[in-house]
Amino acid sequence: MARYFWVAGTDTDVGKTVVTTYFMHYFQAKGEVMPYKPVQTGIIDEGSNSYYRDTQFYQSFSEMELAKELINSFSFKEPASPHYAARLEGSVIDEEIILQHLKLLKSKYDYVICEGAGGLYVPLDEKRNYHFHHLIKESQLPLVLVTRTTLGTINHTLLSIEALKAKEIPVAGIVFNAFEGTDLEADNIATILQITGLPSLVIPKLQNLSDLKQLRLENAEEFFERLLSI
Ligand SMILES: Nc1ncnc2c1ncn2[C@@H]1O[C@H](COP(=O)(O)OP(=O)(O)OP(=O)(O)O)[C@@H](O)[C@H]1O
Ligand SMILES: C[C@H](N)[C@H](N)CCCCCC(=O)O
Ligand SMILES: [Mg+2]
Repeated sequence: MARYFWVAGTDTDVGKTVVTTYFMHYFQAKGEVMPYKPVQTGIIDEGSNSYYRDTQFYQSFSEMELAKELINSFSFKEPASPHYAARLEGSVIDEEIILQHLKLLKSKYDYVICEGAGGLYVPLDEKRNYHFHHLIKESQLPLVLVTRTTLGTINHTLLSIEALKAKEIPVAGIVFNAFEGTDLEADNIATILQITGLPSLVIPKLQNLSDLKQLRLENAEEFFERLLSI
């Protein structure tokens, strides 16, 4: 029963944090949930108040207090690939720390939702040729793939699915994010589903992100049932 899974993406900026937060909010009605961003980059420095966008976003939508030391393991100031942002700070990312932390979270929470950084091939340590997909594989958790609905998504999505299949990482479904309702986007979605046969959710482009709390997706129950059955 996969109450622990990854929210991965075809790219940076595709909506992994929005989707992670929507999932967190959905499952908080069913039990204790911990969103987990193992590696985040790009500090937002507002003088006395500096923070990281992703974990701050989780906090702002969570029905319960999320302990800072639980929702993240590595944070680097430069808004860049983790391997580079870490190097700029003379640091390295140790996947063992992440895997150990994941074990702790799984023992404490009913649901753990892990968000990737960028896309699957983002390096955590280029010297060891260690990428995010290696970490996902080692975690032995399934994933949901977040993708755009706009021009270019067919190739990006199929490439990511192909890579996941080759690495035998279970894909529970695809979340098409920020759908604006155009015919092109609708055909992109239909084409990807026709080729992959995967379950899917479609999240509309929200005028206000605060609408995320009220978001009700018609096939959400079915999608989550399948996700939890993996
Ligand atoms: N469905 C949506 N409706 C409106 N805005 C959205 C939606 N999804 C994402 N956004 C906006 O698009 C931007 C990128 O989204 P998000 O931060 O979730 O991407 P990400 O994949 O988590 O990026 P990263 O790789 O940096 O973690 C953010 O400004 C976010 O608020
Ligand atoms: C800074 C950004 N928001 C993400 N946290 C990191 C994105 C890394 C992308 C690396 C790449 O694919 O070139
Ligand atoms: Mg994010």
